[in-house]
Amino acid sequence: MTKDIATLLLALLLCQLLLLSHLTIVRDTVLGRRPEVRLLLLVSLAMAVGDLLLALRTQLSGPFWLVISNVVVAGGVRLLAVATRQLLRGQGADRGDLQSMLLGAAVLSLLVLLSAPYAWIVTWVSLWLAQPMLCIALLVWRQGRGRERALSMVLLGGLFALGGGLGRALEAHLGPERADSLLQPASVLTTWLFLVMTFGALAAQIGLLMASFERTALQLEQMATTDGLTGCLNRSAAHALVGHEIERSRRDSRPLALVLLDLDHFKQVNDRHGHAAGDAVLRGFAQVVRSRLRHSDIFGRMGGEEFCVVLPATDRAGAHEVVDALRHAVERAAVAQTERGETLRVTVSAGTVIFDPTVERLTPSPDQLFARADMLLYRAKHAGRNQVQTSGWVSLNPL
Ligand SMILES: Nc1nc2c(ncn2[C@@H]2O[C@H](COP(=O)(O)OP(=O)(O)OP(=O)(O)O)[C@@H](O)[C@H]2O)c(=O)[nH]1
Repeated sequence: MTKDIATLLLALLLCQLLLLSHLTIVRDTVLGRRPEVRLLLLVSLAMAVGDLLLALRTQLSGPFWLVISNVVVAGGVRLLAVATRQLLRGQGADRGDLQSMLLGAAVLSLLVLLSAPYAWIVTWVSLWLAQPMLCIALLVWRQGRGRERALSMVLLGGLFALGGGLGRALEAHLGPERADSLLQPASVLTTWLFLVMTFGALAAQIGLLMASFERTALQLEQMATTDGLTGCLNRSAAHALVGHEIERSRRDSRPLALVLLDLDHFKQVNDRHGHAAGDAVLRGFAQVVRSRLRHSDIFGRMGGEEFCVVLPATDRAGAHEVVDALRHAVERAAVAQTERGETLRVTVSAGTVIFDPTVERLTPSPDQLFARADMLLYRAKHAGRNQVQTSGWVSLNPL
């Protein structure tokens, strides 16, 4: 390998330009509008300009360009740390970032003005660049575990860049040869350290972009399957899962209960206390139900004040017991409060249909099972509300 940092800088510049064009193209998409992705666009821009200035060091020589090129690169690296913090903590740039930039630039300018040895300048710049990388690695290590998988690339890139930076700082003093310009490194080791540092930072940039992409995809998936008001599954997601559960129940020969829950006289809540109070009641009701379900149960909002619950591996007696306990819990709970401090209570009616593949040879479709549960719910309403009607799906007599 030749000691050619200019070629490395050119390769790095091309990578940054590619990343920059990608980030510019996606600027107006859901991904591009995320704050950390907007910051990443600035990171790429700063890195590309910085790399260009460093690569042109023979043309743009002199103390001014030395300071400017390093300040621009340091700004890019600092913004990368801010973007990481934005993704993991939702916090943007703060006073500490500005202070660190000003201090770094001031010390560098002083070293250049005092014509300090080149090794001192390299040491200072390397430490200045390594510090945000340490912040990135610590942040991802502490707060990124169990979150987006691409964060491991940010951690790895951050550690490489940190190692490269510290290595350069040490090598500038302890290395056998002395260099006096970035473009004419003293040894192959210098080139390697520079490569590890710069491409580590690039890997962290790409990792952060991928992590934002993962987060966006997850949020879109959640929005597509979740009811915004109550946090339950929405109608189509619940319907699809009922289909899966019927199939699983048939395959495993285990019973399955589908429950339709409908709040009683909910219109009166809206009429007396207003729509906002009605919304609060729906949220409170959903919380009461959710707190009493198992992790494997399915809870969805079918629309308005009607909800569904799927209890896998639950027979008729078990389902009736669970649903009646739910009904009782709702009856007892203060599900919401009005702005005037009045406590709101509601009751709920339920229709529970059981599909037991060991006794019923016909496997229902989700629509058939929902229709039966609806029939039972109607019976519960008709019989006076605040009660549960339970039946097997084939054995159910038509009204
Ligand atoms: N606040 C609020 N109200 C809603 C929402 N969706 C539907 N509703 C209201 O829920 C009420 C449902 O009324 P009905 O279908 O007559 O049912 P009910 O009053 O509960 O009567 P029964 O079911 O027969 O006991 C209507 O007033 C709808 O406007 C919502 O998201 N928020």
